[in-house]
Amino acid sequence: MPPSDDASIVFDHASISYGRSPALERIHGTVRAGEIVALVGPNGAGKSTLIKAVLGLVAVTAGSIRVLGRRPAEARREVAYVPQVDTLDPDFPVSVAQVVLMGRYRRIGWLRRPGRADREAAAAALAAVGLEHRAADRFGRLSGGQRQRVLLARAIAAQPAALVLDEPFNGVDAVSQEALLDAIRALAAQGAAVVVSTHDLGLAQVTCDGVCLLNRHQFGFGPPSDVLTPELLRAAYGGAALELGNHGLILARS
Ligand SMILES: Nc1ncnc2c1ncn2[C@@H]1O[C@H](COP(=O)(O)OP(=O)(O)OP(=O)(O)O)[C@@H](O)[C@H]1O
Repeated sequence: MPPSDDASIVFDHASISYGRSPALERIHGTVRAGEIVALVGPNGAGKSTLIKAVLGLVAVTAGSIRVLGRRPAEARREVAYVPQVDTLDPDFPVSVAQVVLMGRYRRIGWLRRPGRADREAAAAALAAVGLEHRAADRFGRLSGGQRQRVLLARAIAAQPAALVLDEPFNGVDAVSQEALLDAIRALAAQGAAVVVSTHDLGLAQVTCDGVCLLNRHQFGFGPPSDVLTPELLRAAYGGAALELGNHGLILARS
């Protein structure tokens, strides 16, 4: 039975290919409004590919993905995207406040000047990631973790119905990781559906409502306790790549 379409992001046996080579097969599950779902799997598993498909940047070749009840490309304006921080040029000569304000342009259009409401939304978003005191600084002067927080603030400023993040915790210090998590949780609490790819299984287990475990195809999609089991992890990662950590957390070395 296909999952219900009134949920925010619905994968219905979705498959994606690059040319003739299949990258992902039969992804099936739902990310409801207010939920945070982690995409986990080893390198090359297809996490970025699935994120691109949610954003409408790669085509679904079989099955479907529905975002906010529409096809991904049609929902694109209401979905905020946080890229990996190292995809941006840190020398780009803009202030932190200007980067966050860019999040408003989808709403106001690139030709109109941002108004007071836009500046207030941007300031609130920057405060949500704990960097309001850095508004006037040049973006490139911040640490990698702080830049990642600014990119999340840019996404939050757009007041999106759904948020998609690609490996936001990579190389991020503990303070920035906590700030990112707090802000992501706050956005979900306001009703956004959140999809986040991560290599950190412990984080997925502790902070996410659901996990999609993949490696070319789906090994599990559901509550972390159902999906992050030694059996399913061994199947997805291969037995040698896993060890059980302290406090029952499961750590991946990929
Ligand atoms: N544009 C492309 N054209 C052809 N193949 C691609 C393209 N992008 C990705 N692939 C292939 O699709 C598969 C999944 O890649 P993807 O980047 O989605 O994995 P990932 O889980 O995000 O990996 P990582 O954790 O290393 O970032 C890989 O085999 C990759 O080589």
